[in-house]
Amino acid sequence: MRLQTERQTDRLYRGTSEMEEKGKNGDQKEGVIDTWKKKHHQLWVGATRHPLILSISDGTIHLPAFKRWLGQDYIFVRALVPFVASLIVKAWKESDDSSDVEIILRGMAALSDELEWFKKQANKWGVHLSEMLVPSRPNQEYCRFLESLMGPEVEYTVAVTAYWAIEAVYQESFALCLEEGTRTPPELMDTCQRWGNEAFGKYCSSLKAIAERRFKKTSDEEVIKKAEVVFLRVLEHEIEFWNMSRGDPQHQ
Ligand SMILES: Cc1ncc(CN)c(N)n1
Repeated sequence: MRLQTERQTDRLYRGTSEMEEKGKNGDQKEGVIDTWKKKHHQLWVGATRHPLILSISDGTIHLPAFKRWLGQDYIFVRALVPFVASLIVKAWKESDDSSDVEIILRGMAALSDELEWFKKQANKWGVHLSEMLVPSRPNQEYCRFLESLMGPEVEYTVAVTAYWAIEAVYQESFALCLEEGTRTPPELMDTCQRWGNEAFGKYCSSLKAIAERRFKKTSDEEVIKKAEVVFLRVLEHEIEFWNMSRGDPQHQ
């Protein structure tokens, strides 16, 4: 059963071999993004090794925290859809490589599947995803931030960096829970597999490669600076989101 879930999720993100080849560039020599990850190491680790994720990986996660995360993340993923749609428009208008639209479109298709997955999980865990579910303050702020990136004044390079960061934080976080020697509860393996799987890792690499290609091409240093700020904002929002899921009272 688990194997089947893995294959289904893998298939969603798998592109053509040409796309994956391009994605590899995101992993090879150190680029701008790797420099940022080192420069802002503490924030990066804060977002990708958050206590909530560590509690999944060591099996001490509290069920209410998981359920809170599940309901709130459903709201967030719904808000991610129009952001990715706006990114497709930017790619179509501004990109120098026509395969960008297809790569981002695959992410969009996966979000559709993700929303269905959330509904099934909510059913399984007794979480109500009705209109009554109120977005927490950190979630509202994160969604507002996404909205601020949708306008035509935000450059494609900046917006694609944000998209990469949003997906990469989840990929690195949940991949940790799948590592050998972790004590991830079996009933949460499906969740960890959803974002921690290798195909999603490759997908994140192809987004990273797009961003790196854009950094190389731009002659406008301001755009790279703006992309770095957006990268940092994503990490801060992700940390706040995990804090809120954990139930920290000051983050509700
Ligand atoms: C908060 C958050 N960040 C990222 C993802 C990955 N799509 C997500 N589902 N939720």
